[in-house]
Amino acid sequence: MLEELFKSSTSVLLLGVIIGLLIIQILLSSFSSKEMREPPGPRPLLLLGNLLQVNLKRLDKSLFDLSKTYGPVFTVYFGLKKVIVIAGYRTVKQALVNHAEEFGNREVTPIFYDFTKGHGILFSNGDSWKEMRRFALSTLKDFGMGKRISEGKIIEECHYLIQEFEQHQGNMTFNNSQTIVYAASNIISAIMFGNRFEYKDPVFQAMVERDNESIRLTGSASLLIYNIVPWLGPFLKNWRDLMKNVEDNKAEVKRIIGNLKETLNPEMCRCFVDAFLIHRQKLEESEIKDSHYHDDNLLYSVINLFAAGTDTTGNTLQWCLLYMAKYPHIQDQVLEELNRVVGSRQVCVEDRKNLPYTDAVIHESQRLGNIVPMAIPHRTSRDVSLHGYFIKEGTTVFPLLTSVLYDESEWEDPFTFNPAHFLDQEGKFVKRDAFMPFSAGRRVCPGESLARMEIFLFFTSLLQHFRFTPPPGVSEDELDLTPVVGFTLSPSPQKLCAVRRQ
Ligand code: HEM
Repeated sequence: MLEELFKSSTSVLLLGVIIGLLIIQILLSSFSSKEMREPPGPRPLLLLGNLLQVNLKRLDKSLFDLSKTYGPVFTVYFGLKKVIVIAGYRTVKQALVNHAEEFGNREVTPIFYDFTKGHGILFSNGDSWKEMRRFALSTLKDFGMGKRISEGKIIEECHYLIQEFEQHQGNMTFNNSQTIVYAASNIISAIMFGNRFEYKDPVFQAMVERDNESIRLTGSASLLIYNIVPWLGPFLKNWRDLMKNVEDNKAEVKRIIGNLKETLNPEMCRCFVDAFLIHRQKLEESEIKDSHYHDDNLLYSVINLFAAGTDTTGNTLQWCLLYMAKYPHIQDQVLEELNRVVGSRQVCVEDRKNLPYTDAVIHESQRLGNIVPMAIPHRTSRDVSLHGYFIKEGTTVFPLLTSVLYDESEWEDPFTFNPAHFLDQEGKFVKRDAFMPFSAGRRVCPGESLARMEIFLFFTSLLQHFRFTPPPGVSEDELDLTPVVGFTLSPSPQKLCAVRRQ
């Protein structure tokens, strides 16, 4: 009897253990299958992937729309190329900041490789990237990024810009976009090469124009196709034009670097190029031979910083002025604040904290202008799980900045120009976490503080002198906010009036 009872209780126990183990296994397997789930996405077609479901002419918008169906982490196939799109402020931040290492590599697409052959800062990875980025950040700091030296240079450039605008007084209306880009370019030129250029200098104009065109071409549909089918390159006119631009700019920058090398004096460091060469000399003196400080890294870092520092800042300023002409009541409030706080003296960086409305207008212009809509493609450096989805090492990732800057759960009025996004009830400036035009994490823009200083000083100095309006016969409503789509989004070319203020 006892034996029977023992036997039956043992079998119950055994059964219990088996059921328990089974439950644990089911739980574990369901957990791990959840962990290992691939991000969802629209069903791809054979060979084409999802190419027919996205609008290559406005890819960021198309992907933003898809995120509403597939959620914040989803898969899109460009042909056979798999890309994971990350959308919405919270998820983008979680990926780029909380998983900074895993999401911190750059995807060097065929076109990016054509640009800089894996050297420089923008389109490189590994130790070389780390060293070049660190060197660029510290040299930009030495040359006054966020400090008075840059402030002085920018203020000097503001005077040239204002003079240039004044020359158009008789004419009143002009397409001011190029002049603004030249002014922005002169700041990074001064840091890179130790001097500014005359706006009329044809060599300078050609360099800026080539960069500008290259950025537009890089975002064109045919070059997106080139990235999927690289052997098509020589058959595509856009690719051939782009390669010509790249080669011409390389030759020009090599020439400038050559001149600086000839006149190098280690006792007097004039610019970024000097700092690089002097650093290399020191390494060579200490018998360190195979460092990352070789000619290719010098050439391509300079090309990267020049291009990244020219178009972006100039572009943002163009958006700021276009919004002012479009929304005159907002411009009036900026002018009133500037008059009240600064009057007619030269504005300086210190004034920013006393100009909350102006600061909010600049931030709102950057938010709505959204000039780098998909950041620059990233690549995972190891396997990672995000939102319960598995993403394999080496996967291309698009951090969709459009979906951050227009995130409906972060912004009260995401698609409207509304400076109140950055103001509290009392009109004080408020920082917003979802303001991420410079991206975030390991690849965050290293030029952010320089760009912010430039935009603030150029914008306020221009508004101290001019009121911006549509040209005669054009209403504010008719000013076109549709962007020209390239790798960045810039305002459509159109005329504005810069009317001298009394
Ligand atoms: C309004 C102006 C600017 C905006 C909105 C902007 C935005 C960005 C964005 C979104 C990225 C990509 C980050 C990522 O991959 O996640 C980036 C990268 C970069 N930016 Fe800027 N940028 C601006 C101005 C500048 C300036 C003035 C410089 C030069 C001093 C600069 C130099 C760079 C470089 C070198 C990178 C590549 C960083 C890396 O790959 O490690 N940018 N920028």
